[in-house]
Amino acid sequence: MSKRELTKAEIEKLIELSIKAKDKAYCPYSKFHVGAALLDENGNWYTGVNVENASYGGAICAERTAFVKAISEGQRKFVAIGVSSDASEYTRPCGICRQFMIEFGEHLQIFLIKPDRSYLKVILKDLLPDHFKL
Ligand SMILES: O=c1ccn([C@H]2C[C@H](O)[C@@H](CO)O2)c(=O)[nH]1
Ligand SMILES: [Zn+2]
Repeated sequence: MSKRELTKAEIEKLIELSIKAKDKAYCPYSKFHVGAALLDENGNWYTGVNVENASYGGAICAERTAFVKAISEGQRKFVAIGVSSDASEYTRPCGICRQFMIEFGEHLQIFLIKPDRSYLKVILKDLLPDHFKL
């Protein structure tokens, strides 16, 4: 189920929600706005933004914000996440987010989305092969 292909409509929604979420980023230090949209196995959607802090190391990425929202609602299985920023290059999840997300499945589809709505789909396990497990 979590490996299934997204429909065209779901991809459109992923793009739309992650681009829209970006506007709510709290990033007064980096000024780098990131938005994420996460689709779970039951068809629920969760958005997330990066939330920075005056203590810089306390920053939370958009991807983890979306995951934490979903997980704290009881969801555990995910199909895809979209990640948007204003950068002209694709914004790729950082190392912490890769490890954080892979806890919930290595087949997660990650849609890297540019402001012009073009996207690149990657699979989480290809971004983090041989990941740490207990
Ligand atoms: O995939 C990414 C990469 C970076 N950031 C955030 C963290 C920080 O707030 C800002 C600059 O690194 O962008 C994300 O939210 N997601
Ligand atoms: Zn991150």
